[in-house]
Amino acid sequence: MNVLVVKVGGAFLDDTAIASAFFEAIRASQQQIVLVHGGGNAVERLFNDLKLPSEKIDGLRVTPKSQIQYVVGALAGTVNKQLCALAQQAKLNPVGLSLFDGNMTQATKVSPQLGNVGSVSCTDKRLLSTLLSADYLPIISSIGADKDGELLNVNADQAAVVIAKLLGSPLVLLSDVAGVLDDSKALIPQLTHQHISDLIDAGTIKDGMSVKVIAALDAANAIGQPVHIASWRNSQLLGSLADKQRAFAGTTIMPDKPLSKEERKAL
Ligand SMILES: Nc1ncnc2c1ncn2[C@@H]1O[C@H](COP(=O)(O)OP(=O)(O)O)[C@@H](O)[C@H]1O
Ligand SMILES: CC(=O)N[C@@H](CCC(=O)OP(=O)(O)O)C(=O)O
Repeated sequence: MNVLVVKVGGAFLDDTAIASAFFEAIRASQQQIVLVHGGGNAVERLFNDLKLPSEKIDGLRVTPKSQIQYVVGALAGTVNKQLCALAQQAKLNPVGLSLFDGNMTQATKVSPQLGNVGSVSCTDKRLLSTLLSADYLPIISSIGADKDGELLNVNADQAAVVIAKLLGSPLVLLSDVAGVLDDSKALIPQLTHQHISDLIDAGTIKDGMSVKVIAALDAANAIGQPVHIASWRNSQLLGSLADKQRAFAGTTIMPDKPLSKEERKAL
């Protein structure tokens, strides 16, 4: 199946005109897509309105058990349903999901310090395969569940990576920034494992971007293909969705060892 996993985050989710144009481009491209979304901005706004404190450690939001209900409401609720409504308006067939629907993934708590924050591993791809073969557009929020039935907040880049691994599909992470930037704010077109470690050690890559590049490298190694980090603001983006060469402007994260076509087919 020729499926592309696309993750959208940042201010994209606050701009319904941009999201609508994106869904129109998906329809025009006839490319099968699984969309994974974040919504950290929506969570921030809700926490502000509720006068709740908001803290991140190394790019991950501290989520006390008492606050997970608000994160779920914002991400699996408002943001997911808003995206589904815009996709439906663009005459696509959206199905709004979370990470554990159809037993797609299993989450576990990352650390007591982070509270209800999860990391996820792949379990079952049948639901996604069924939806894709019937021409539905899966739109997945980054809410997971652990084996004790607790809801967990998963970073949306990590969520997208687990979906790409599950399907063995190429992955594009779309953000507010053009890609990974160097100390002079110039775009770095390509990054290898060693280069990523050096830039994180030097503090050039940090916060949300360090979570993103580590997740992208993990996905690149698992699927044996480069992963792209690009901006949804880039005017070439919508054309790139239909481009089988995956010529996305932005930063390309290289796998340690690319897989052959045969190895990729076996995924
Ligand atoms: N070297 C870097 N290049 C680009 N962005 C970086 C870098 N280091 C840290 N960042 C920060 O990471 C942010 C992108 O990560 P994040 O906010 O998690 O994106 P998103 O919400 O789209 O997933 C940028 O807006 C920037 O503030
Ligand atoms: C654990 C953790 O940090 N979860 C993220 C989930 C949303 C997200 O990742 O949204 P963006 O992709 O828009 O940044 C959060 O609460 O912000």
